[in-house]
Amino acid sequence: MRGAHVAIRALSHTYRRSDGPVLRDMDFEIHQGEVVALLGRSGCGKSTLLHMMAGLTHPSEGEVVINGRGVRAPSPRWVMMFQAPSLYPWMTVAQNAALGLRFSRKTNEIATRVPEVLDLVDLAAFAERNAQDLSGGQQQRVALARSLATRPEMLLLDEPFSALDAFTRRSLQQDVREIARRLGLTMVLVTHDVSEAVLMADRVLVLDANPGRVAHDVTITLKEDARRAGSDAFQEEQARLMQLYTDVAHGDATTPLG
Ligand SMILES: Nc1ncnc2c1ncn2[C@@H]1O[C@H](COP(=O)(O)OP(=O)(O)OP(=O)(O)O)[C@@H](O)[C@H]1O
Repeated sequence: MRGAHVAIRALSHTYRRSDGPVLRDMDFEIHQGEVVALLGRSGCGKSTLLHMMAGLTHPSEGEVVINGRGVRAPSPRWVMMFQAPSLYPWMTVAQNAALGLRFSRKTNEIATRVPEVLDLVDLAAFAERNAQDLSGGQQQRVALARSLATRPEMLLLDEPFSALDAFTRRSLQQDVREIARRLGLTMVLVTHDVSEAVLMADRVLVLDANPGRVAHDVTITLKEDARRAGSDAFQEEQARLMQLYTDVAHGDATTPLG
């Protein structure tokens, strides 16, 4: 198992130019190999929290601890994926997938790792194509391959599927969950899509806003085949989560847990 363990300790954050705290008194853990969705309405602080896990933003109070050490800076061991795949359009798929290895000065590993990750994301046949000739979904697969090539312990996803059509989005959601599980990666996903959270996550943290706090910590107990089929169990889990999410969004949440 190579997934990261994450502990959020007494974390609060106030931006210099904001009136009050964006996040307050957050305390929770993410276990090795767990897939956790941060679900909340726009502006509740999901991206801020994710950026802190990535070491891109520092909390004004408290800390993010990964594998027992406080996070001070970005690392190839925990990588972020965004809505835009940000590829170099004139480079081939294989060259784009190799960029993370180049930046971390592991060029001697490109020849073995790039074919390995392109295979994982189902793009082996596209290795020599230019990135600009691919569809949006395929470009996100290249970005995923680039992230996986450095063998991270954790993937941090900031709504990476929201620009894709429904069919492409669904197949990427399923594939990314499967890949993360196969590799034993910890994964944290920011979303405001309840069905995405149910489909992908083992656990969903429903966030309250103003300030952002964990209002509900929900375990998704669906078996893998039920996640795929849009089964009755999936619909029930989705309805249960939607109710909690709606209550929180309308300010009817019970005592916050965070
Ligand atoms: N650099 C900044 N300076 C000041 N305020 C900021 C900054 N970045 C974000 N904010 C504010 O912090 C709050 C939380 O923003 P954040 O992007 O984390 O929310 P979010 O839940 O990810 O939203 P969305 O779903 O719309 O992406 C918002 O009110 C936003 O305006």
